[in-house]
Amino acid sequence: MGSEPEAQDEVWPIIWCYDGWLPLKERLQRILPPWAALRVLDPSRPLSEQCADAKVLIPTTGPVDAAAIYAAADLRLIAQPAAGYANIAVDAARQRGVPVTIAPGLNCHSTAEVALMLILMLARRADDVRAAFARRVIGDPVGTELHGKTLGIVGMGQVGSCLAAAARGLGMHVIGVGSKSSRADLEALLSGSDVISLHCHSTPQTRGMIGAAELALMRPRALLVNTARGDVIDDAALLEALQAGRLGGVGLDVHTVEPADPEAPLYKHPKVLALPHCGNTTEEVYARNAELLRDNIVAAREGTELRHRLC
Ligand SMILES: NC(=O)C1=CN([C@@H]2O[C@H](COP(=O)(O)OP(=O)(O)OC[C@H]3O[C@@H](n4cnc5c(N)ncnc54)[C@H](O)[C@@H]3O)[C@@H](O)[C@H]2O)C=CC1
Ligand SMILES: O=CC(=O)O
Repeated sequence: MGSEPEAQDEVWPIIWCYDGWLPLKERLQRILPPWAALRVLDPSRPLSEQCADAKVLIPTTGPVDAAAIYAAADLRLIAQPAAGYANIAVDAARQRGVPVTIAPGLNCHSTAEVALMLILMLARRADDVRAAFARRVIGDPVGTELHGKTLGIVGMGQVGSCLAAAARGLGMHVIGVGSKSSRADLEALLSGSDVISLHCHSTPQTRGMIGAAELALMRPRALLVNTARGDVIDDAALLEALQAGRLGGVGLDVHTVEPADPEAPLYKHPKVLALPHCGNTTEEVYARNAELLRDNIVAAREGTELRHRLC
């Protein structure tokens, strides 16, 4: 007859709630204690049907809804390895007394670098010049210099501030709005910027914030970049603006639905440069995030203090 396992040997099921960000999952796997059993959800079935035994949920960009939070009867932690957390039913977690941790600031440099990369690629027409190289054409197409141009940043938080510093280094004039700015401030930014970069969270106030009226305010050749969250832009209005010949270029790292459908008309538009939500995808960010996840999982088990606790 075997004896009951010691409490310290109890296995903790930990669910990776999305079938992306897998290199981060591998890094975490390598540094987790032996009692932590990490598994990736089956994306063909709802999370709530596969998390009944979970002690920890790791959302990344997968939806962690109230049904999943209530289905996991002994849930101890929701550990979000990201700054954004609009995909998590935080109110349900709060009601159930399940702590939620996030990862603010860990990826601000990497994400600002991707925003800058998109701005540079759009301004210098990266796709077109690469095609010109293949055709052995020199001196055409013609790009736009950023020096002296105005960059408007919507959301001057950690990512927005990093981008502002880099853009100032390139000689750009930077203006910004935040959560306390007025509608008039936003309108002045939209109409007064050559490049607009979005860096606010997805909230009820910011969802659909860039719609037809806001796009109409932008300069005809303005560049628009989004590395925040897809739903901050109204996709239908954006496609309509592009089809009407407005805007100089659009760079999207984040999408209303992820992974996005590359065949959708928005992504087929020649002025759209789309990336697969890679703002945070660097060795450095994944190393920092894996350590934060590990530390918080261990703290949840030991009942010690959690880092970057949201609720
Ligand atoms: N593409 C990627 O891989 C990444 C995306 N992100 C996204 O970037 C967002 C920002 O991240 P952080 O800078 O770390 O967050 P943060 O909290 O430091 O900054 C957010 C800023 O948005 C501002 N804000 C809030 N409501 C606003 C409104 N209505 N209008 C204008 N500004 C408003 C706030 O005042 C704050 O300064 C995250 O929510 C996440 O969605 C963050 C990291 C990686
Ligand atoms: O999308 C990434 C994040 O940190 O938010």
